[in-house]
Amino acid sequence: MSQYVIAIDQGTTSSRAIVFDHSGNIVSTGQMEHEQIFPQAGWVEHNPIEIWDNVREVVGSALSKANLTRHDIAAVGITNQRETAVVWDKNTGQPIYNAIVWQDTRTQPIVDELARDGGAERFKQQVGLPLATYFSGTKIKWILDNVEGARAKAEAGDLIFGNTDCWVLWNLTGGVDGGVHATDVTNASRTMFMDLETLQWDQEILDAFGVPASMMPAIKSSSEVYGTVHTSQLLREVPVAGILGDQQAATFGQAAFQPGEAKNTYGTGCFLIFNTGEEIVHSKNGLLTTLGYKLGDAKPHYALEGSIAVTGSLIQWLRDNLNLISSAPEVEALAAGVENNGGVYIVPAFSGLFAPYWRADARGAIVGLTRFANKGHIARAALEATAFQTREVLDAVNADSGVPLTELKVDGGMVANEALMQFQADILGVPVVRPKVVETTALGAAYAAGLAVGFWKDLGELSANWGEDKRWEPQLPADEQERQLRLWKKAVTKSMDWVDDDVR
Ligand SMILES: Nc1ncnc2c1ncn2[C@@H]1O[C@H](COP(=O)(O)OP(=O)(O)O)[C@@H](O)[C@H]1O
Ligand SMILES: O=P(O)(O)OC[C@H](O)CO
Repeated sequence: MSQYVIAIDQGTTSSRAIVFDHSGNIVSTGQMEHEQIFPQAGWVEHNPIEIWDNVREVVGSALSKANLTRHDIAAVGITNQRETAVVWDKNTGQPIYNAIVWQDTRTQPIVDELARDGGAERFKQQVGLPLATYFSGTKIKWILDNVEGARAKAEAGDLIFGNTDCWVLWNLTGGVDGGVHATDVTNASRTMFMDLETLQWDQEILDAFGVPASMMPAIKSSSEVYGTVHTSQLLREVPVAGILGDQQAATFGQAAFQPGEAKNTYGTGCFLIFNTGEEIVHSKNGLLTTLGYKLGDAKPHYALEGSIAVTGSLIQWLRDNLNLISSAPEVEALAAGVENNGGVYIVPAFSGLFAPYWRADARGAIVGLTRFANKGHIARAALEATAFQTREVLDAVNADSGVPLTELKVDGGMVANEALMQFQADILGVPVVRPKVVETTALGAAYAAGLAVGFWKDLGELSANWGEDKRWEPQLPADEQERQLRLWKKAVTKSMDWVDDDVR
């Protein structure tokens, strides 16, 4: 019997392939970054062909590093940056435009137009999301409205849409030669088009956006066999059996299966997901209602989500735009060189503010500058921004659920930063807990795929794999915590009301 499962993690900054064994341990990894394309202020694109090439490459390197062949692999799981929209011609396999990335804000005029009739919460009851540039829907509309000939081709049934899970699945299973055009409920719940109760595309909302239903993939569960890898590829005939959007995958990989459990993933952005079980909870505090997971024919699990657009990408900005550091981990030493933030606060509202504010008119602000401030203070403020934003999201989760979380499970690239984790515990006032396997995103997708083919037998087996690596206890006195939070909130007000007719 095959002893491993492979997960493909198609993320915002890189694509990874990770091979896991039955205990959920990493056996080997392949990883490649792809180009971030910024054609104009506020626009962010990826090249879908580059992404697919990289996916094939990283699968190859993960297999070869561990000396494995397809016979060793029981199933493939896919996880992905959510919302990023790819539209391609199903007859040629060619995208008609670059992928428009979740951070991209070009569709604000479309959002404003749709909100004129019913406000930003117009579709929230059905789909759990406010109208915002973040989700796939307005991006698809933008492509249809702006790429020459696109609308006619879409109406003729030649164009299809997918988030990057769907793009990878279609290509893995053969592309123009019979590729499977499907997605899972978690990805579908990020488009603006899926009804949370029926788990089907909502025709009225598709019509309001002017998106033909024929473009949309079939909506499947998160754990079932969607198809097998095409015979032309390394993993030929291996079943593709799990798909979860990356934040839901991390929640699954953290074994947060019970209602009331939560995790926070610190990557390009930060995403706190709170499992609400089989209940659809509508937030009164700026959180999204989203699908948590659905295993085969079982009932779906729902979740509340606090999405923060900019956390790790602020560290990349210090590296790439300000040249303050030459690699992300260097931010730790720079920040450790000063005693505190020196009164400096950075509100990284590069794409407006997401949860819990949802303010498209906000833009990044550095406040509290004096002649005293130096680059160490900027580095410190950049890290602290992640912790403050997370605190505001956790407050919203606590307010919605009525039962305060007593600890926070964390994962993602930034949790390597121990000083940040301590500050996070200080600002939250609850312990922060890091698991032994921090690649929970890929692990969650592997779990979903492995469950579908019987590699793992049930959720209990997965929970038993979870192990604690490190825990940070809060140490900051309550009055100091509150003072800092007040200052942060004051800084947030300074970032708002910036975008107007002069700034677009
Ligand atoms: N030691 C560190 N301190 C702070 N941020 C870090 C550190 N190491 C990596 N990062 C940030 O973490 C992010 C990468 O995390 P990862 O989980 O791989 O992201 P994603 O899945 O979104 O591509 C980058 O944005 C990087 O700036
Ligand atoms: O690729 P990541 O880890 O930055 O995650 C992106 C999110 O899915 C966006 O909603």
